[in-house]
Amino acid sequence: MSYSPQNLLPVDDLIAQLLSSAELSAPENENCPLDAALGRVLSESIISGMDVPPFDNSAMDGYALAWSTKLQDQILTVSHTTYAGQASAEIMPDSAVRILTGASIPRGADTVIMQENVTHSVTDDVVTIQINQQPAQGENIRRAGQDIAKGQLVFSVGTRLGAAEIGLLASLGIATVNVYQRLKVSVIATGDELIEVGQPLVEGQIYNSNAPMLAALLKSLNVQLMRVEHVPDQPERLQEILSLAATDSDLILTTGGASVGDADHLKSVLTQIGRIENWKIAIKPGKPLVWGEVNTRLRNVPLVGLPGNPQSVWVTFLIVVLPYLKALQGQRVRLIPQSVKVPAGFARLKSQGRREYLRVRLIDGQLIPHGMQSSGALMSASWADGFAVVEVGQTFDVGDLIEYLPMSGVFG
Ligand SMILES: Nc1nc2c(c(=O)[nH]1)N[C@H]1C(S)=C(S)[C@@H](COP(=O)(O)OP(=O)(O)OC[C@H]3O[C@@H](n4cnc5c(N)ncnc54)[C@H](O)[C@@H]3O)O[C@H]1N2
Ligand code: MOO
Repeated sequence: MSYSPQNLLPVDDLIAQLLSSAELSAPENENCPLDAALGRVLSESIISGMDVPPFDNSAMDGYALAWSTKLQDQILTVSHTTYAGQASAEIMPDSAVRILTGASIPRGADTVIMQENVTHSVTDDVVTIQINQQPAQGENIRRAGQDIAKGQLVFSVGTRLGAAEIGLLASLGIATVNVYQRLKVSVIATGDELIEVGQPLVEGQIYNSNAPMLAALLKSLNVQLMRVEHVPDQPERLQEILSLAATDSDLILTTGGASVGDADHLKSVLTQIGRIENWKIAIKPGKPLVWGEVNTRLRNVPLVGLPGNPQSVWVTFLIVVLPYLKALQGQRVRLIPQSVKVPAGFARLKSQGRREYLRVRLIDGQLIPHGMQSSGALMSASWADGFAVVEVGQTFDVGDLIEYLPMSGVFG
């Protein structure tokens, strides 16, 4: 285990430890109808039982014909029309078949010429076309299996189902899939100063924004929220709610009370009813990030204690908790988002001892940071389109390439 300055655990080490601990947990399976499968994680691999498309078909509205080298200027009789949804007929010698997009290619035809490239005439009820342009053999035909071939591995175990995956499963005719059961998560916000929305504030109080934000993040991940609660800074109350949460949750997230203040009780409570794995991470914002577990007679339930500052919650959830949570849900692919190098629109001349996740926007090819980067200020979370990741000890000037983590990749 490597430690950065001030004995802080590097972010990547923490994520690696969390991911390997998640590998030990085995979520249960269930069968799920396709229309309820969005956001779920496959517990089976999907091997295609058919070709997609299932038959050769036309990519254009036009005419199907048997290709030859000298089609230009030829006149062909149009024998009949084949529509999408119909079985294919056979093509007659020296003739063409009127064909619509998606219709099955007639037997004997190997090319579709689009209707814009022919001159169409009708004389005495006989339809003919004159070919204005020599087609390439095979053009405008979508081959059976060109998207998915029968027997192909389409998705491996641990794939999260987004809209594209649902579409692909539907194109295979799959009505139900085996997925992992939804992860049960409890969210506990701590702090005497917290008031729930809708209530009046008195001096010294603030609204509890962390819990609704975490609940929203978790809902977007298809998690089963067991409770979203707020407890005052009283160790007995914290102990009570954590012990209760451990009876029915697969993961407990807390916010606040993670640091070293007199009212920060999370660590002392955890040492009594569970254990602490680590709580000093080289991440800015979010240094006092507690990873531990709550033990009951029957089970040990992992807990991640996020710092109280709302921006620290945003960053630590997205960077640390999200890959871990996805892994606990059974996801095995694309857990860590990819960053790209982009020119900085600002300078960092003094290095620091924690990896920093600045909230930035990519504007005219340069990364511009939000003007308020305090861990207590949340506006930059909504404003930013990504993070600039500044490594421990890194300095740079305007125009230097630095790491950019687009928000789309983080949520991906
Ligand atoms: N002497 C030291 N003080 C602090 C250190 C340190 O190393 N030594 N670390 C600082 C850092 S960095 C952070 S981050 C904070 C985190 O502390 P806690 O996790 O104990 O968080 P709290 O003190 O409970 O709250 C911090 C801040 O956030 C507000 N808050 C809390 N919960 C919510 C909520 N649900 N919704 C909105 N806002 C919330 C709270 O009122 C505080 O302003 O510690 C530093 N101190
Ligand atoms: O690490 Mo804390 O989140 O900067 O204020």
